[in-house]
Amino acid sequence: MHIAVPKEIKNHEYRVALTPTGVRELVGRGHSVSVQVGAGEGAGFQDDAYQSAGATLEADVEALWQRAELILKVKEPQPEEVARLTPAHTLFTYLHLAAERALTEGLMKSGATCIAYETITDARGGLPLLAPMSTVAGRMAIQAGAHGLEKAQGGSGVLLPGVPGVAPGQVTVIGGGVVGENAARMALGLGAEVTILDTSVARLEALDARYQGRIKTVYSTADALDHAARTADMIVGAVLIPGAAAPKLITRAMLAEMKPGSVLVDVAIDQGGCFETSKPTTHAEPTYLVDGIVHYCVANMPGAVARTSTLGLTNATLPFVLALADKGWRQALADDTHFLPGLNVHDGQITYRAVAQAFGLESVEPASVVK
Ligand SMILES: NC(=O)C1=CN([C@@H]2O[C@H](COP(=O)(O)OP(=O)(O)OC[C@H]3O[C@@H](n4cnc5c(N)ncnc54)[C@H](O)[C@@H]3O)[C@@H](O)[C@H]2O)C=CC1
Ligand SMILES: CC(=O)C(=O)O
Ligand SMILES: [Mg+2]
Repeated sequence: MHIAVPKEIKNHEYRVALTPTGVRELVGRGHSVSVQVGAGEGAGFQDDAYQSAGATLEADVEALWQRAELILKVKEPQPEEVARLTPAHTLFTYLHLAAERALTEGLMKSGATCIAYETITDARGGLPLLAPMSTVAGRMAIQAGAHGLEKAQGGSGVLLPGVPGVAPGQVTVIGGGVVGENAARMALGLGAEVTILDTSVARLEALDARYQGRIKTVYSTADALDHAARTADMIVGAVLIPGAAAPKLITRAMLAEMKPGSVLVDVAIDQGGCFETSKPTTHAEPTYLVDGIVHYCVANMPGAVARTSTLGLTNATLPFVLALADKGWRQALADDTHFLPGLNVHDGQITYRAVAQAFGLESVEPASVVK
């Protein structure tokens, strides 16, 4: 199979979808790989390393896409990339479609087969291709939020660990999954007082056992969210209903209850965000103020630490990439019940129910497509 790896073009996105190590694995199995010139530079992988691994370097981006059967990316295709997709293409990348109607419609129109990293599952009920980047984003959320608390950023001027004689800051994390636990760990490490809200009692039990009470766990209700708004210096939004648009848990009215200069870090922004006042931002301009509350809503947080993120992401994606290349998408998905829910769009149809529901559209079962 012929595989293409374009250079990412989203704002300040430095990750790449395949490392030279991955190229070597694919080429060793008889596949051919074209890598756009400079694609790996931001993650510390130079062109000559790809060439040594057996890839062909391609400077002409249109030709790169035209020749590809399988396209490996990191972020959802940007408009100029959507325009290059045809029914001959299989696209494997993060998509987060429930947050973006125009992108969803563009992919449907393209006729391409579009498989999302973030809806692939595993036998433990996890999302193995989302988890490594959720780990990164969760760990980054606290450093981003702590910066937002500084006065120059519009923040309240609270130092999370406090100092002797001055109480630490309060961090509330809504959603105690991968992002949430990693954010909580970092906040705890900095010396903040940390509370996690989740609607899963089993998840709260696991966190309580793991952190032995050092992180407070609270069942997530409207009352608990009101309390969080009134007391927290920083709230991290880390909820997920797989594939679906995030529920809006902190409303604009609740901002008035918050301490001026408090910070909202909406990691769930890639699924539309879980705060009513969230809108996607970029690493170039990561924060904005609404009613005196600092909002950080970067939808590709791991792109800023591209070296670590690329290595973590490609460790998780490579087995699936190899299956797609060796078997073709139909057989690869048919053979693996956890890979199958990755299929989001095929031949103009949505194949992931929560995405279709987000837009009031019809979906077809992915199993019916791979038969
Ligand atoms: N902005 C960025 O750069 C990145 C964003 N993300 C996003 O972060 C979000 C979280 O991802 P993960 O932690 O991997 O998901 P996860 O599935 O591991 O955890 C989500 C948690 O939210 C909980 N939850 C669901 N509804 C809730 C509610 N109403 N109140 C409280 N908790 C609720 C679930 O029980 C679960 O424990 C996703 O939208 C993901 O795409 C992930 C990586 C990078
Ligand atoms: C998960 C995601 O969207 C990212 O890593 O950018
Ligand atoms: Mg997006």
